[in-house]
Amino acid sequence: MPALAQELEVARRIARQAGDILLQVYATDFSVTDKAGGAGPVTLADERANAFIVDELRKAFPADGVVAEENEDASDARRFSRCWFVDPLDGTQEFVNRNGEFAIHIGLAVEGRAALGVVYRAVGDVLYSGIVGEQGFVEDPQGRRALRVSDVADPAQLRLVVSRSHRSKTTDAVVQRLGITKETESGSVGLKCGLLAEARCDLYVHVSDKSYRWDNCAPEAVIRSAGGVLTDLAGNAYLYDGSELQNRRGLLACNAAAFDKVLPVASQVAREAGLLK
Ligand SMILES: Nc1ncnc2c1ncn2[C@@H]1O[C@H](COP(=O)(O)O)[C@@H](OP(=O)(O)O)[C@H]1O
Ligand SMILES: [Mg+2]
Repeated sequence: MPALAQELEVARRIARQAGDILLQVYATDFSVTDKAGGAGPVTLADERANAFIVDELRKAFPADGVVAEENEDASDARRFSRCWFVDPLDGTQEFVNRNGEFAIHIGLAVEGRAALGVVYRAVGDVLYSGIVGEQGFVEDPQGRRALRVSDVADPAQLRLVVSRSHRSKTTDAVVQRLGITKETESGSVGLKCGLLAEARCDLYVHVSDKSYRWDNCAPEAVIRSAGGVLTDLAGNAYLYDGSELQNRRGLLACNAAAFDKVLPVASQVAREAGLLK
């Protein structure tokens, strides 16, 4: 049995149960509140799923830390060598828009590095899971399949996926300079990385500083378990050690075949946008 196999089983179970909580609220006429500082919408679903997941993780792994979006306290990541990063509802705007493109993220960082991730799309019942260094899987009503990123290497042939609700204008510069012609939109960082891990898209760029470690910890583990890459726009892995929570240098997820060609272009655009020095 691989290391972290038991952790993965527990995270999968908790993600599915949290999915039921989201769907219960989704079926109601829920109200939406704007978070302070323009940090986006929040609903009863975010809060209920957050409380449930944090409680279950603390019960199952009392020696681990937990950092979750609706708590926004990074201190556990500094105090514990293993720390869970939880986004109870990634894609809250899509939840509000009722288009199904939202997910639960449960990631585990060990010594500050992404090690394990579960991304669960409650609408459609699609669960991505992976341990870094092991084969990742997707499970949906059609069955269970191994994850493997595409091998498209020509930048002009890359199928780009971007945020549906938070696409930045600077993304246009990446599109033009790489000669990309195929672009799709999806909510949720995790679901976009899931599309890459299933080889349905090849590249995801997020040219802004408005995402947080709970957005990318689980997705990073999933995409790496599919042979892909998730870094900041300078090509460096983010640390999940509590030193910062905000992804100040944007996000770049890519198949391995095109990463070296995409990185200099994405970095240059990020420099021009003031995200990199
Ligand atoms: N311009 C923006 N404003 C606010 N949040 C943004 C943002 N761009 C990205 N995000 C973050 O990216 C996550 C997913 O966004 P998207 O679905 O557009 O890819 C959001 O997570 P939450 O929905 O959990 O808040 C949010 O943290
Ligand atoms: Mg999120």
